[in-house]
Amino acid sequence: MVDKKLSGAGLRGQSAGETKLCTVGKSGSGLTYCGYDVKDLADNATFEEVAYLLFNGELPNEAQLAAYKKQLMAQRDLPQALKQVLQLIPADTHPMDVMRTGCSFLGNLEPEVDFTQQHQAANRLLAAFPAIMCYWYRYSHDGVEIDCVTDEDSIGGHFLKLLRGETPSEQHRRVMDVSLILYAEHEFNASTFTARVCASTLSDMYSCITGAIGSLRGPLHGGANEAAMDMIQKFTSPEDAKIQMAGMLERKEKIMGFGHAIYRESDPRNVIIKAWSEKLAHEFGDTSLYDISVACEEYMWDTKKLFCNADFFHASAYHFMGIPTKLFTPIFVCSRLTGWAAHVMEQRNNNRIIRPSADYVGSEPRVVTPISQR
Ligand SMILES: CC(=O)SCCNC(=O)CCNC(=O)[C@H](O)C(C)(C)COP(=O)(O)OP(=O)(O)OC[C@H]1O[C@@H](n2cnc3c(N)ncnc32)[C@H](O)[C@@H]1OP(=O)(O)O
Ligand SMILES: O=C([O-])CC(=O)C(=O)O
Repeated sequence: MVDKKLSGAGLRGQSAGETKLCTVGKSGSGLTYCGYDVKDLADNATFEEVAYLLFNGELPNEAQLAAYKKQLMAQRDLPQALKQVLQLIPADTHPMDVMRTGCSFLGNLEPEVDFTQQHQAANRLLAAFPAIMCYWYRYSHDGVEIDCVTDEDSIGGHFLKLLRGETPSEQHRRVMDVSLILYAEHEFNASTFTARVCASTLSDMYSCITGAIGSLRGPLHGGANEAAMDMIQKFTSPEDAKIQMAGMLERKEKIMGFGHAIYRESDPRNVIIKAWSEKLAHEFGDTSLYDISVACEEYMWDTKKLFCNADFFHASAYHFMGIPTKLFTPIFVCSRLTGWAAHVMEQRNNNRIIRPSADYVGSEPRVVTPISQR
């Protein structure tokens, strides 16, 4: 068992560099991308505008946005060789592993030859990720070879149409847009830091993003939305949720979707996605999962002063839209790719290899005993 104190306690509270992209919890709770409050962006922008902002530092005007969306739509299809690889991946593979392989394999086919191609590589991944996820999912689960191109001009709508094979409602398009905005960027979180460390060695964009996917996969980070869904589905009522959570806390189990490394009072993304979850629960025609989620939120606050992070109400919101639980974290990838790539570009812009030191806590110097005498 590693002693938390000796392990440096997760580098908490230490600055590991500068960024112009994002502030997290500066006044205890807020979140801004390039100076814009996340709520302002969620209320008044689309995900493509946020992607443009993160990649270029400014929001696009109408003409720039139209050109950008057109460019992304033109890059959605997957190379045949990638489709063949996706067909070989078994149905019981975790979709995050599929995303990792898909990203890495696309990097084999269309490498970022030098850093002048960094925007091209980032936009290609942004355009292709929904198809990588849905092509594999529909092929392995339904035996269907989907067309990776749709007429949906937003990434959120495109994803829903690929997944369901039918045109999504305006409300579902908007929820996807908001969700992708909320997940887009979050300063030096674990997966973004992974991407920056990789970038600092002057590695290529695909390697940085592949590594970041691996970091996001874990249940203490992006994997929490899926883990939260698995948990709330086991609760039969708000009362049952409270009883079961008491047992989990007693057993010192982590409650997924709660707590945060930086925020101390609340996660500003929660109130936004929670409101959408409530709306979707009514549309779904059964609010029980939403009611259970609210009971969890109240219980965790009352007993532990722990609040919902971005992942908790995403679970029920995605569920009400009929999205399979296994795809929750891959959707996070489709969004956070923008933050990761923006950080890779920022790191490259003013690079020094990231190489911290460790406090040595091992044996005193000693000599090798001949093997016959050990
Ligand atoms: C998009 C995202 O990635 S958001 C994060 C998603 N992850 C999760 O939801 C997983 C559940 N949450 C957690 O594991 C943690 O809260 C993390 C990983 C997010 C943050 O970890 P830390 O920075 O170490 O948390 P923090 O220092 O605030 O923990 C304080 C105490 O609360 C406990 N705690 C924190 N979160 C939880 C939780 N979800 N359930 C139970 N106890 C918790 C910790 O175990 C710790 O107790 P201790 O002092 O007895 O060891
Ligand atoms: O910042 C973090 O540590 C985790 C998080 O909320 C995110 O990456 O969105």
